[in-house]
Amino acid sequence: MVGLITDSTITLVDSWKSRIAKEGGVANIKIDEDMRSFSGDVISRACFGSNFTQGQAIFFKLRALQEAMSKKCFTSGIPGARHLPTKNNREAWALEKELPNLILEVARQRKELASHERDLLQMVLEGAKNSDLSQEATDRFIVDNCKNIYLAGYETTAVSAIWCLMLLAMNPDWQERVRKEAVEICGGQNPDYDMLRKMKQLTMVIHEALRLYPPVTVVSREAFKDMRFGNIFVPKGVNIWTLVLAHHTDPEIWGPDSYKFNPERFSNGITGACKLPHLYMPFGVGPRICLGQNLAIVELKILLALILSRFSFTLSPNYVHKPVISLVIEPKNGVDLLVRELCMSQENKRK
Ligand code: HEM
Repeated sequence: MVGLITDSTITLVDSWKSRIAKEGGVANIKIDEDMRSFSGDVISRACFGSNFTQGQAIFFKLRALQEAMSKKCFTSGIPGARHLPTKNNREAWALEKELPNLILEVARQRKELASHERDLLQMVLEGAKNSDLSQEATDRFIVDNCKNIYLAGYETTAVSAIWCLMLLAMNPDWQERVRKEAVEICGGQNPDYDMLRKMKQLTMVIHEALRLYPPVTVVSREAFKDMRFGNIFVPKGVNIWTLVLAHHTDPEIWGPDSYKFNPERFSNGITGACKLPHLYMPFGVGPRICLGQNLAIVELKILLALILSRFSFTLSPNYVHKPVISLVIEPKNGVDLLVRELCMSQENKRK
């Protein structure tokens, strides 16, 4: 998937270049929407392959549904509010009705093709075919898996990219270090998988960004039977929430600089970074650990390597630091960067 991720990144890089040219050499860019478009573009291509345009239309609607659902959450304290025909509820109901048909139509077209590609939709369809579910359950399996992949992989990757760029803008020494590494390893070319594996400094920055701003702040599990944790009794059916953010910033685990951006702590990997490495869990833990973690890391590496080797950036005076927890941790007012294009001679000097 390196090629398709690179294509999506180049689209973003080109749009930044033309904005910089239009704004006279320095552009003030609110990066949030760009990162969301990038992430949505990658996940649509990875999931729907050659049905990408239809996939993108489906994902736009899923996003609208996600937004409508998160607004619904605010009224969930009022008994019966979710059944009221408010504008927001009507919008969500219409989308919930429309989406399965759109997804199943793409699946139907795919089944008619003689040769198959290896995208995520194909894997979901094969999973459905190899089960002995009823037709109704098979359809639900296909629709739910497409929804899951999108909801799990879209916002999480986008906010991770936003926080990585914000932290690199705030820490010019690290920005320069990672840029130097990317330029040295890629030598002016687009990165391939081997080059990505060699980018150690970049990996350290991503680990540190995911430590301080883990998009998913809570990992939850339900007790299937009565259990005991030390002297705490957990009855069957109770949900246990592991507070990822608390573990990731605990000075007892990470040392006195636990709230500081210090990617150096990962220079000997995760095990070298803290006393209890299993408590570093941006992608969760155990058998239900994130299925898309490798894809997400590759996405972040390609995106950051290409941005860093083409642009330099600082935080704009418009930026106000206000992380909030909604579905994920995100900057309440977005992140504004002042972005300049690097000329090739500057990059070569760095080499
Ligand atoms: C930086 C980006 C991402 C972060 C931080 C992240 C984080 C997580 C977390 C914390 C979980 C719950 C794990 C647990 O309960 O132990 C999860 C589950 C999952 N993620 Fe991700 N994720 C990211 C990107 C992606 C991408 C790109 C995809 C797919 C293309 C994806 C697909 C999934 C799926 C399918 C699950 C459910 C796994 C299961 O229940 O068995 N994620 N993710």
